[in-house]
Amino acid sequence: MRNLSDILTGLPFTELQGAADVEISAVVFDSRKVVPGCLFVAVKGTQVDGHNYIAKAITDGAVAIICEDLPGHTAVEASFLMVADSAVALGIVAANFYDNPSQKLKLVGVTGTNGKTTIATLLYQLFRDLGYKCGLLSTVENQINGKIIPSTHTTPDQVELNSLLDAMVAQGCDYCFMEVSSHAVAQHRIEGLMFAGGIFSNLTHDHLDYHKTFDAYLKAKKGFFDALPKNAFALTNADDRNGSVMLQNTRAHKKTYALKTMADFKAKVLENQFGGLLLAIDSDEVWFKMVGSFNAYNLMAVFAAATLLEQDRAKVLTSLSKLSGAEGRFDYMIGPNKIIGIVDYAHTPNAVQNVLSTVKDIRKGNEKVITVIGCGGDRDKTKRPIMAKVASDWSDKVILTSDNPRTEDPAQIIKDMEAGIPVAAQRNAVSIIDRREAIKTACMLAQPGDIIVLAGKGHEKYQDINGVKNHFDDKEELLNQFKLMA
Ligand SMILES: CC(=O)N[C@H]1[C@@H](OP(=O)(O)OP(=O)(O)OC[C@H]2O[C@@H](n3ccc(=O)[nH]c3=O)[C@H](O)[C@@H]2O)O[C@H](CO)[C@@H](O)[C@@H]1O[C@H](C)C(=O)N[C@@H](C)C(=O)N[C@H](CCC(=O)O)C(=O)O
Ligand SMILES: Nc1ncnc2c1ncn2[C@@H]1O[C@H](COP(=O)(O)OP(=O)(O)OP(=O)(O)O)[C@@H](O)[C@H]1O
Ligand SMILES: N[C@H](CCC[C@H](N)C(=O)O)C(=O)O
Ligand SMILES: [Mg+2]
Repeated sequence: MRNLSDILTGLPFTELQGAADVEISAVVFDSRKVVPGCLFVAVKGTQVDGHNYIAKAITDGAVAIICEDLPGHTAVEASFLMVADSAVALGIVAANFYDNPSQKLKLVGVTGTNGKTTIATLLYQLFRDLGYKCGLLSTVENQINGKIIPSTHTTPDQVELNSLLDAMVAQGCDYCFMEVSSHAVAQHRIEGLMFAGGIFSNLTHDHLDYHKTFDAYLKAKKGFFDALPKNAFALTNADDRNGSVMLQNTRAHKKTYALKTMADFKAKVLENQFGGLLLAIDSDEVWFKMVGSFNAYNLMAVFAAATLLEQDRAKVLTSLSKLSGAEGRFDYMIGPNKIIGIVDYAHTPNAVQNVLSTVKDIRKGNEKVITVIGCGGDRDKTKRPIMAKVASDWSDKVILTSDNPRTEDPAQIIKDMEAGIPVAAQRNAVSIIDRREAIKTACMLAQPGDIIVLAGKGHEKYQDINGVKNHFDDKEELLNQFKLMA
C-alpha cells in the first residue's frame, strides 16, 4: 500500500479533484486488471482509448484515476488527476509506487534495430561471471540471478518493468541490463527510470508499420539518449550512419565503439570462422565464441560498456571470450553428411544479410546455402519483399514460409515476399506455407556439407496463428529431421 500523495513526486499534473490522501493498493492501466483500492491510469492506445474504461474501473474498485480528459459526468467517487500525457504519468507513478528501484542498482539500456538481445544477454552473463548479482530484461526472457521469468515483450510495460526492477533490488542485484525497444520509447514505458548507461547498436529498416517513417523510428531511438542523465554513459556504434545522431542532444558522457572508423573502443576482425571470432583489441588478440563480424560489434559494445562500468579489462576479456550469447542467435548444429543447420532470429533485411553473408564468408568451399524464411503477420509489410530479395541474393535456394502469420493470411504474406524475388532467381525459390514442411524440404534438398539457415524465429517456441501460439521450435524441427536422415 502507498499513499497517493507519496507517489505523485515529479508528476506534472494540472488539476486534482478529490483527496490526495488516499491509500493505493496497485497501479493499473488495464480495466480488466483492476483490483480494489487501485489507481487506474487511462492511456490512449493504438486500438482503443483507456478513458472509455474509467467508469468500469471505478465500479470495480479503483479509488483514484489519472487521465488526460475528465469524463463528462464526474460524481466524485474517486480522486481524479489530470495530466498532459497519461503514458508518461504511468511511468512516473509506477516508478514511485515501487520506490524507484532503478535508482538502487545500475540500470543499462540497449537500443537499436538488431543486437539488443545479444548485447544485453552478454552483459548479463559477463557481469554474473564477474561475481555480481544481476537482472536481465530481454526478448528471450527476463532473469534475476539465474531465475527465469518469461517475457511477453522486449521491453515490459511501465508497471511490470518497475515491479521486476523492485524484485531485482530485493534480491540484491547490483546491475540490470535491459533492451529498450523503439515501441517502448514511443509508448513511454521507460519514463521515470534512472539509467546508468545507454548503448546503441545500429539502425536499419524495421517497424515502419508502427513508426510510419524511418525518421520517426530514428527519433524514438534517439529519445532514449536525449533523456539519459548527465552522469550516465551514452555509448554508440560509430560505424553506423545514425550512431552520431543518437548522441546529438544527450547530456550523458559520449563514448563510441567501432570496427572501421575512429572510436574510443576499437577492434579489428582477424579471423571469422564457425568456431568463433579472433579480434584485435588494442594490443590484445582474443578469440571469442560468437560467430560473424556483426557479433564483433556486439562484443565491442559489451567490452566498452564493461570498461565504462569500471570493470577490469583482463577479467572482462577472459570472461567474454567464454560466452556464447542468447539462445536462437546463430545457433548451429551439425547433421548427417556434415550438413550444417543454423537457427537464427534474423527478421530484418539487414539481419538476414548479415547472417547469410557471414555464412558465405566462413563456409569452407562451395557448399550451398539453403535458407528458410518467413515474415511476421501484423507487422511491417514493407520489409517483406526486401527480406525475400536479400535471402534470395545471398542463398543458393530459398524456401519462403510462415513466421507468425498472426491475424493475416499466410499465403498473402508469402505473396508479398515473392514480389521481391528477382525473376532470374525465381527458379531457386519455392513457397511452402507449412514451416515444418519447409524445413523438411530444406533438409531433403541439402547435399553433404550444405548449410541450412532457418531465419526469423530463433528462440521462439511457437507459431502464432490467429492469436493461438501453437508449439513450434525451429531447432527441435531441424534436429528431428537430422535424426530421420541419419
Ligand atoms: C502496438 C503496441 O506496441 N501495442 C502495445 C500497447 O497497446 P495499445 O496501445 O495497442 O493498447 P490498446 O489495446 O489500444 O489499449 C489502450 C489502453 O486501454 C486499456 N484497455 C483496453 C481494453 C480494455 O478493455 N480496458 C482497458 O483498460 C489498455 O490497457 C491500454 O492501456 O501497449 C500495451 C501495454 O503496454 C502493449 O501490451 C501493446 O503491445 C502489443 C501487444 C505488441 O504486440 N507490441 C509489440 C509490437 C511490441 O511492443 N514490440 C516491442 C519489440 C519490437 C522489437 O522487436 O524491436 C516490444 O518492446 O516488445
Ligand atoms: N550487431 C548486429 N548487427 C546486425 N545484425 C545483428 C547484430 N546482432 C545480431 N544481429 C542479427 O539480428 C538478429 C536478432 O538479434 P538480437 O536478438 O540480438 O536483436 P534484437 O535487437 O534484440 O531484436 P528484437 O528487436 O527482435 O528484440 C540475430 O539473430 C542476427 O541475425
Ligand atoms: N520482436 C519482433 C521480432 C519478431 C520476429 C518474427 N518471428 C515475427 O514474428 O515477425 C517483432 O515483434 O517485430
Ligand atoms: Mg531483442
